[in-house]
Amino acid sequence: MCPHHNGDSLPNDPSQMVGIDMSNGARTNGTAPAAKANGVNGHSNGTTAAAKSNDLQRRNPYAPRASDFLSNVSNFKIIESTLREGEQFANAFFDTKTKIAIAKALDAFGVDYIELTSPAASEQSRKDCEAICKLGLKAKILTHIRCHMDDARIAVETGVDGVDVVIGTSSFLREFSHGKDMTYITKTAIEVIEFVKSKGIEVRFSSEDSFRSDLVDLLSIYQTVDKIGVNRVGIADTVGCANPRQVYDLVRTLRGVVGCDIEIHLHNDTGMAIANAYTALEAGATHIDTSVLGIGERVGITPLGGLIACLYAANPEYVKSKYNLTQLREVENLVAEAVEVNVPFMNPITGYCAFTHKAGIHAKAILNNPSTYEILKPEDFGLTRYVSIGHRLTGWNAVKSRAEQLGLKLTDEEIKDATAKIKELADVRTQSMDDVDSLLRVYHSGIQSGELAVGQKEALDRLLRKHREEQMSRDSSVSRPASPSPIAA
Ligand SMILES: CC(=O)SCCNC(=O)CCNC(=O)[C@H](O)C(C)(C)COP(=O)(O)OP(=O)(O)OC[C@H]1O[C@@H](n2cnc3c(N)ncnc32)[C@H](O)[C@@H]1OP(=O)(O)O
Ligand SMILES: O=C(O)CCC(=O)C(=O)O
Ligand SMILES: [Zn+2]
Repeated sequence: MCPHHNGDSLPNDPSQMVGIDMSNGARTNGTAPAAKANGVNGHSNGTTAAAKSNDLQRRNPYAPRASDFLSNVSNFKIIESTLREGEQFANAFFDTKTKIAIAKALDAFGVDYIELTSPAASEQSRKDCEAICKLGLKAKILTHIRCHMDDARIAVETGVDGVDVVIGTSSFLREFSHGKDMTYITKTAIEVIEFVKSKGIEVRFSSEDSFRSDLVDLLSIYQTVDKIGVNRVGIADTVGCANPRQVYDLVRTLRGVVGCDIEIHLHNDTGMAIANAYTALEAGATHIDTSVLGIGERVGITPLGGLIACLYAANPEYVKSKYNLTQLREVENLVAEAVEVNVPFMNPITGYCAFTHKAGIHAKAILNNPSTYEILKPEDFGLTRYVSIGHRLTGWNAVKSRAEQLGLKLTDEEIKDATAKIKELADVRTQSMDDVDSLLRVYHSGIQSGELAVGQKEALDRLLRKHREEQMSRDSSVSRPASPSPIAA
């Protein structure tokens, strides 16, 4: 079973996943010399940042370069919006206790900011906002409001460290949402920003639906709010229509127009949210909005775990020292449970079998050096690597590794012979770990006793049949109590 699967309600039966847990007994003697020279798994240790960067460049010519002077991939902040955008997910209902548990888990993970639902939304939302502000978390607490003085007056009284102000600037939203023109928007934005600033707390101004807004309108309002001292401006891909090149162009252009920080909020309607977030950082964005598992309106926004995976793949140092990576699974499970969904099977890092390797070609290379087919090191996330072997795609190298774990000495020729039998059986149905182990044990004792030699298919079938019969008679002779024994209270 994958150690990092999430709950019993998985669509596939994880017990079918025959695996070698490589956390103990993994083969080390076959490690390729090149990998050894660069540290286990190809990750160097004790080297300088420059050497690490050179090493990355050598391994991947497309790795980020120090010469990307605009890039903030190594220096960014996460604005975690599970408790704001995430509450807009169709399934979400967070009571106070759950909000506090999520806020604490996000803080333990190490996010820089936690964004909360507008206190204008409801009386309970306001109270919860106040309660989370009083927790004394390391993360800064933000709340998210409309560009309106009524909302701003309520927000500044909650004890938040900052207020995120938003208003739609696209013609769609100007016409069909709030009905205000750019002159009105600019005037109100100035009023709200100055008011929030006067309270001594951070303020951010964001244009909703930025990618469908007029560029001149956008740049001129961002420039205006920058001049009056807003802490950050925000770009929002509210409908998830942007692609990485468009994100790069807009962020880079904005970087040349404002001096303040730049935040970006990216919806995932076309599956671009992680790529767009990474590109935004490359173009000079300083803050990225995320939510746990990406939950939010419709299909949500940039997922926290996916963003971490993407940055780790660029360079593990971008996230390892800053975030408590081993907490990711816990926070994801907490949120998944709160909104009654499973962690998706293809979720980066924590997805069911994210670190399980199956095909024989992969298994061999992984056993020699995990970096061959893994860009993320499971142990950095408190997870375990598995090699699955009880199936028709297996290979003798993986089977040999399992035999070694079981302490069974077999020659390569014998291992290949046993592998052929596993494949034959797996052509009928996937073999469990117990099935594979039994076969290897029967094969080994047959060789030891002289009852079996390589290629003696019939002898092997006979030994396996005998083993099964013995097992069945053992099982049926186990006496079971007629009724369960009472348990002492
Ligand atoms: C893209 C995003 O996700 S933005 C964040 C979305 N978050 C939320 O909506 C928070 C939860 N929302 C709520 O609880 C409610 O919608 C409230 C309390 C904010 C407002 O509720 P209501 O007053 O009943 O208005 P309703 O929700 O029907 O319509 C929104 C109102 O805000 C106005 N509005 C919409 N966006 C903005 C904005 N960014 N800035 C200022 N006003 C806005 C609309 O014109 C409309 O005003 P109207 O009452 O004059 O028609
Ligand atoms: O405040 C923002 O920047 C984003 C608001 C939002 O959720 C969106 O536009 O999708
Ligand atoms: Zn959003």
